[in-house]
Amino acid sequence: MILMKDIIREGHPTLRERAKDVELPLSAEDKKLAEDLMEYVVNSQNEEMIEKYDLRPGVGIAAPQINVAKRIFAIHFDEDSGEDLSIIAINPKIVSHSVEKAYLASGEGCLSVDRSIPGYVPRYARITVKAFDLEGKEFKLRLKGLPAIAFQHELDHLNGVMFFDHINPDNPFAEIENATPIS
Ligand SMILES: O=CN(O)C[C@@H](CC1CCCC1)C(=O)N1NCCC[C@H]1C(=O)Nc1ccccn1
Ligand code: NI
Repeated sequence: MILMKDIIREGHPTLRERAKDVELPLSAEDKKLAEDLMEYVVNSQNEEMIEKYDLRPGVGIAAPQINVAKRIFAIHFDEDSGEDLSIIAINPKIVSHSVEKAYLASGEGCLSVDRSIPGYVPRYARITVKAFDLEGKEFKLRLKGLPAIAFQHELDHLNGVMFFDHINPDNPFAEIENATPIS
């Protein structure tokens, strides 16, 4: 299972690389990697597992965060979170997006960033995405709200982008044009 010691931190070069497309059909190794990523996210939302293994909670994690530069990530929202998304995304793409933007009112954090970086992170409010699942089947989704924010945060990791790259350096809390806050 993935533990905090396996998660690379800010400054590690892999976080700034462009991750490589994954060959389909998935090799057994890549299938295990994808499942391990999902397992981490689910474990990190379970009180006993957090206590037992000292996990930092996450709603998503991308392969580059465990030093594997492959285009795979997992996102999982617990059913009682009020959000409806639990996916393993392989070779994910945003195929279209709204003009409108959105941002988390509380700003963003990252399992690979051991410090708090305040500021609004502008993202697309609504996105149409496509990716392949564990069986190599292509799926398409329309996302908005926190699921859309999470998908963009994880996709950024596959492109060597960190959330704070999007924060306005002059005024981190400057009003973002045509954007709505998500609390
Ligand atoms: O690449 C993946 N990561 O770095 C894990 C991140 C991914 C999220 C950051 C913003 C959107 C996706 C993550 O989940 N976190 N970041 C660090 C600590 C807390 C946790 C978090 O934001 N949790 C959360 C947020 C809103 C509602 C409920 N829970
Ligand atoms: Ni992150």
